[in-house]
Amino acid sequence: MFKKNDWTLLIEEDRNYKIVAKVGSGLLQTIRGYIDTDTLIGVPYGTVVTSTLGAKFRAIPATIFDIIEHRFRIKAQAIYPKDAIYIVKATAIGPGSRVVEAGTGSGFLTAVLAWYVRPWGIVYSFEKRFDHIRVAIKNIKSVGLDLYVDLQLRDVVKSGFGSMKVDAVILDMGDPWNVIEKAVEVLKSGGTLAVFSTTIEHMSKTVEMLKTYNFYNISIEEVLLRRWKSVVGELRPETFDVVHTGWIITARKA
Ligand SMILES: C[S@@+](CC[C@H](N)C(=O)[O-])C[C@H]1O[C@@H](n2cnc3c(N)ncnc32)[C@H](O)[C@@H]1O
Repeated sequence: MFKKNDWTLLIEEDRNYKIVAKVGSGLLQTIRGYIDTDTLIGVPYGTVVTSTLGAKFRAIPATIFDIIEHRFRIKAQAIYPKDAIYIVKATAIGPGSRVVEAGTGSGFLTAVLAWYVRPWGIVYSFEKRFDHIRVAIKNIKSVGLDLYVDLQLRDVVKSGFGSMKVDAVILDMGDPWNVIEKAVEVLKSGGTLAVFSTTIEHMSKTVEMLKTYNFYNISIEEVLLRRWKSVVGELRPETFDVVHTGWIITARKA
């Protein structure tokens, strides 16, 4: 049953048109007319609501990825959901985890991490570009995850991360090998460092540096996702898809 302030994904099945809304936030404008989100308070998941133009939308609870994909403005290249969720798995992030992340970009990965560290954890996220962090702050706030995120404008290669101790450090930035030494300072012993690498050269420099700083259990993984058409009579892979994103390197601090 929906409560006020829950996030809902509204799906117009005939057209595969989807929109994310906050339950109880009044009238929502869509390209298919207005939907009164107040009527969703107290109704079961899967209820069908009708817009002012007569379009029928099924309301289901939104996932964190639905929320981000529909509500965020993306400025820097954002991580893909398949990689973001694998990083959560590989770093064993959960409620109460303390995490350092660089760079923030538009905050896509930040929001996913924040979602999973709730309600007691924290994500310290660092970004060197003002135009990027400005977008990230707005994005994170717009979905109500700012309580779990400490966003800081800082070049971590020059200034490091600070003096906190964290369970995991996650790097999605141009030259992560230049901050491995600084990551060692904030990571707890046995904690996990995860680096998202998009090229082989990038990966090679990172692994070399991890070995220099005695990280162990180094692993390199690539998440391959193949989308299929879900149309009866046409069940086959999609013709076009994303063929490369990057590798996820993980290692434990000695
Ligand atoms: C690929 S984007 C990160 C995207 C982000 N993970 C997301 O999912 O939205 C890389 C970001 O790292 C930032 N960056 C690069 N070098 C940095 C540094 N030395 N310190 C802080 N941020 C840095 C860039 O400005 C850029 O915004």
